[in-house]
This record gives sequence, structure tokens and C-alpha cells, in this order.
Amino acid sequence: MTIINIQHLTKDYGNNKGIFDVSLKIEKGEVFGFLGPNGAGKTTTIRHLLGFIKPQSGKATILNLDCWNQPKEIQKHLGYLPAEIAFPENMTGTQLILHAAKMRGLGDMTKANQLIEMFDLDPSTQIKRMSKGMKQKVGIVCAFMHDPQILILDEPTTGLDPLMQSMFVKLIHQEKNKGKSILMSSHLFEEIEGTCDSIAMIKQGKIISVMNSQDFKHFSKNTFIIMFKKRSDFESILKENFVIKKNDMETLQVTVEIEDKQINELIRSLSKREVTMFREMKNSLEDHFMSFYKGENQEHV
Ligand SMILES: Nc1ncnc2c1ncn2[C@@H]1O[C@H](COP(=O)(O)OP(=O)(O)OP(=O)(O)O)[C@@H](O)[C@H]1O
Repeated sequence: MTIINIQHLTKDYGNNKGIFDVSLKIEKGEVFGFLGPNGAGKTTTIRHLLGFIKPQSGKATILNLDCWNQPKEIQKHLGYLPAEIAFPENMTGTQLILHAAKMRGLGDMTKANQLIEMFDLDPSTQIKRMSKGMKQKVGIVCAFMHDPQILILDEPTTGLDPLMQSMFVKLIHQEKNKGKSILMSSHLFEEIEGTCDSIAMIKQGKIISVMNSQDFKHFSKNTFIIMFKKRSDFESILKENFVIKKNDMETLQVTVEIEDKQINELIRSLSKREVTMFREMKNSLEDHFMSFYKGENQEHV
């Protein structure tokens, strides 16, 4: 069941700024990572989903409700964490959380209290005295406390220290296990790799790559180039239980793809042979990420 549906969404701010023909679908129970360099169009896309921006063309719907025309109905099912949180400075965290709960008609603060404990937040502090990370924690409490079916999180771990970032990853897993649908923008590779079922990459306002968990698996394979001294060793390795991606009789080189659990098997097998070169081929998801940020990957979808 599609929960968030963005179809051909365009907002042209001029000078090639904005978003252009963006289409994405997020299914029930899916954690969807939205990645892109600074100024790529992540927040602009997300603000359309919140009904803050009217599409120039195209459409965004959540639960089949139109994001521009029916934002109030959508709000009931949604938790939103903005990239830049503008809180009223003169309140304490507790006052703000209670105010946000009242606006939603939320009486049960059990989940809010669980989140406060989980993120080790002292909400009694005045917001103007809070660090960036503390404010972010207040934002997380407000986004999750009403147990919404859908979560839209714009760079959710900004300002959080590594311990709190890992706590956040834990929270995402808990929510996913409850069948929540989550759209999350991020720059952090570990956060995305550890949580997301699918990833879309946006650059200069256009979606340039969409990957699902099957594609991630491809990236998690280990690929090695191995060169042998003797032809007999080269020939015999081809008969073993490894996936041989390439072999070259002239140079006596093989390219082997293995799962993590086969590493010992490969080492044992190679120790019986004379190896003249052993090199890992970089094809990890992180490498793919970095090449995308540097502009080396431009596979259009
Ligand atoms: N109201 C506006 N008027 C003109 N240009 C805008 C407006 N809002 C955003 N932009 C431009 O549109 C582009 C996309 O901005 P957006 O905030 O969506 O990027 P982002 O991917 O969220 O970036 P970051 O990772 O830096 O938060 C940027 O070039 C930005 O300057």
C-alpha cells in the first residue's frame, strides 16, 4: 500500500534552483532515505509534503490525500521533524512539549516520557539555554510522541552526538517494526545504511538514483581480484565454490565475489596456492555514496 506518493513534482525557483519532475513512492512499513548534497532539493520536496509549498506542477499525496489541499487531515497521521527548528525561546522544553501535545489533542504522555528518557533529555531547561542537540531531542519528542503512522524527518540527527545518533537508529528500528512509514533525509551514510529499505538520491533538484534493499545487497558483497603464479592454481580455483565474476587466462587473474561468511574459506583456499596479487575491489555502498556526492555517478532513473 502506497503511503506517500510524489508524482512529477516541480518547483522552479529560477537559475536551475528548486526541484524538477521529482517522483517517489513510499510504501507502508518502508523506511525511505532521501539523500543529496547541500541545496539539492530535499527540504523543498519535504515542504511540499507538509503542504507548505504549492506545487508548480505535479502532485504530492499522503494516504491518498492531497498535500496542498488537505494538509489538516494529513497532519493527524503525521509526525514531522523540520531541518531547522524554530522554537519559541521563552518556554521550557516541558512547556513546549505539553503545548504541542495539547494542539494535537494528545492526553497520554507515556510515549513522550519514554522518548525523554531514551534520549536522556532534561526538558525543564529553557529553550534559549538549550544546546543544538537538546533542541533536536525536543523536536524528536514532538515528532514521535503521538505515535503517528507516518514520519517525515528532515536531517533528524543534526546536532546529536554519536551515542544519541545510535539511539535514534534504534528508535527508527522500533517504529519500523510497528509498520510505520518513514521518510528521512540525511547526509550520514551509517544512519541511512543502518535503517533504510530504499534510498533516493537527489542532485540539482532531480532524482538521479533510486535503490532498494536488493541493490544494497549487491553493494555489501566483497569482491577481490586475485592473480596466481601458476596456471594450475588459476585453473583449480575456478572449480571451487566461489562466484567468479571474471577470469583471464593470459594474466592468470580472477575476480571473485564472496559473502562475508566465505572469507575464511577463501583465505584457506588461497593459502594452498601461490598468489602474486590480492586486491579488494571497492564497490561498497559508502563508495557509491561518495562518488555520488563527488559527481561521478549520474545514473538517471
Ligand atoms: N523560497 C526559495 N526561493 C528561492 N530559492 C529557494 C527557495 N527555497 C529553496 N531555494 C533553493 O532551492 C534549492 C534547494 O534547496 P533545499 O533547501 O530544498 O535543499 P536541501 O537539499 O534541503 O539542502 P541542505 O542539505 O543544504 O539542507 C537551493 O538552491 C535553495 O537555495
